[in-house]
Amino acid sequence: MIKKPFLVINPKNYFNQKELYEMASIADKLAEEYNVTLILTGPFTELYNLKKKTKNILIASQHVDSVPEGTGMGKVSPKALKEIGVDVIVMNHAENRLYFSDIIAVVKECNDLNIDTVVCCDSILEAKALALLDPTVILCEPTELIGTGQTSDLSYVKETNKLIRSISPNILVEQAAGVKNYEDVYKIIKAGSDGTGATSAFVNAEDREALLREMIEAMIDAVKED
Ligand SMILES: O=C[C@H](O)COP(=O)(O)O
Repeated sequence: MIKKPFLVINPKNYFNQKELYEMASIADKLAEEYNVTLILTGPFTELYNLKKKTKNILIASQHVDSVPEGTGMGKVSPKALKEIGVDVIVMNHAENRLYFSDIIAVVKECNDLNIDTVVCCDSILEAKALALLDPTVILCEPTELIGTGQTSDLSYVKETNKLIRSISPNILVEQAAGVKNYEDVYKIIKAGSDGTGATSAFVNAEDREALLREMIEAMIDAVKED
């Protein structure tokens, strides 16, 4: 179960298998050391083994399909992910969008299966619509900022946090895109967000463990000072 504050390490397909397992082992060690919620996303092919090789982090699928029982050649259902022990399902990322009708079906199925969901959104209007579905987390991530090293304005962060909570106070709000260091994580959590995460920063880091430590410490400091 996702507890706030949380940090998502989202390597997409940038890591090879060796790098992914090295990252998993670093995250597993630091989650225990700092007693924080770390979520590592992985491609479908690695999720089973990531679950087997870690014990202190949450393992998330980077996508899921809406699959009517039994059909759906080549697709991957929430039920299949639940069966292999996946903790969290991320969906509707800017690089792998779902139809809104599929998001409705999948979030409901995940809620019934008791599996956490992170649903990505690109706009204030989309955040509003998604909040009605009661996912575990809404990830506010303006598409044009992904991979730029530039984060959302704090006004956008605060507005989306407030809007989502006004519709459903139990939804956790993650803010990401362009997050790269201590300062970015600190200001996002300090602005009242429940979590954040990054891709490019981890892909490009010379020392991934040092970067993860820095981000965890920022998250802890931001919460501590509240
Ligand atoms: O969810 C992760 C993102 O798409 C963020 O990407 P980025 O950290 O490279 O901007």
